[in-house]
Amino acid sequence: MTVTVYAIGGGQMVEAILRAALRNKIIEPEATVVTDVSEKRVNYLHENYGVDAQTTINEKKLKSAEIVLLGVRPQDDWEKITAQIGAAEVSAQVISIIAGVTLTQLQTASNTEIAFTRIIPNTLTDTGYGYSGVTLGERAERELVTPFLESFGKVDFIPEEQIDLYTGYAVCGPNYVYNFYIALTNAGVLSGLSRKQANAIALENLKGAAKFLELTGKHPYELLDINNSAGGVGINAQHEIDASGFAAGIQNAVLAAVQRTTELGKKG
Ligand SMILES: NC(=O)C1=CN([C@@H]2O[C@H](COP(=O)(O)OP(=O)(O)OC[C@H]3O[C@@H](n4cnc5c(N)ncnc54)[C@H](O)[C@@H]3O)[C@@H](O)[C@H]2O)C=CC1
Ligand SMILES: O=C(O)[C@@H]1CCC=N1
Repeated sequence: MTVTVYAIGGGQMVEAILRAALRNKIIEPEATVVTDVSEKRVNYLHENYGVDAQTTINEKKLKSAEIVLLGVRPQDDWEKITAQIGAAEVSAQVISIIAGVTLTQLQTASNTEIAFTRIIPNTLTDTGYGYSGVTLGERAERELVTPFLESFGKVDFIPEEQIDLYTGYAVCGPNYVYNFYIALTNAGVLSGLSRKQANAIALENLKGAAKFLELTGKHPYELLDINNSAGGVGINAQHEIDASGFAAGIQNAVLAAVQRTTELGKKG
């Protein structure tokens, strides 16, 4: 089964979603339309994915789409676009990926009764990993949106009050891991390994440690116990980690991301 999609805003996140949905054959290039104000972006999307891409909204195609994907930023004119979708009286399921902007804000801007779903998607769409947080609006139809949502990641249906937390913690999640990877690989180079060795070892340990947590279901404190012999090497490293701002740094970063999500929504 495939669905027809009309995306408005064809930036990084929409591209990652469409790429995965195309690969998983939930959408077809000839039945997918993207409107973006940037001509460069429109040409890029058409040339790379074969989708119908244009700089202005085609109302006829918008009306016939089964899913409308609202993919601009909270800082862009999403209110005007939502009003246009409302005026076109679309019967589609409208899925917004705009961080911070609530279902009530969308409904108000549309000035009509639309089946909105609010999601916060993960950028790991090419990997099969990563949760999208999803809140269905009052008129949204779960069975119509789910196959599309599942084509670009795992789906977690959550209450709307959790979406900003999900944005700062789950969706920004890969950022924290990339930062840890950078810190770790630099430590390897600092201690004398080549960059190539340091990168390969860190990636292997990241994947292996994640797999071990999953396989054992144990709390990481138990796994640390296995890796730290009495008076040995690991516990000396642990002492330095405990004495640093490592944990608070990560926690503050997540709280700042959550706070910024809420701020961006309020700006609308
Ligand atoms: N990048 C990410 O990791 C994630 C992004 N999001 C959300 O996705 C949305 C897009 O983010 P990105 O793709 O990173 O931004 P981006 O800046 O790459 O994409 C936004 C696109 O919208 C276009 N645009 C701006 N105004 C427009 C208008 N009036 N009509 C049509 N197109 C217009 C821009 O030209 C640009 O290509 C944001 O709301 C963000 O909160 C959500 C989850 C993760
Ligand atoms: O940085 C951003 O604004 C987007 C939203 C969540 C993750 N990336």
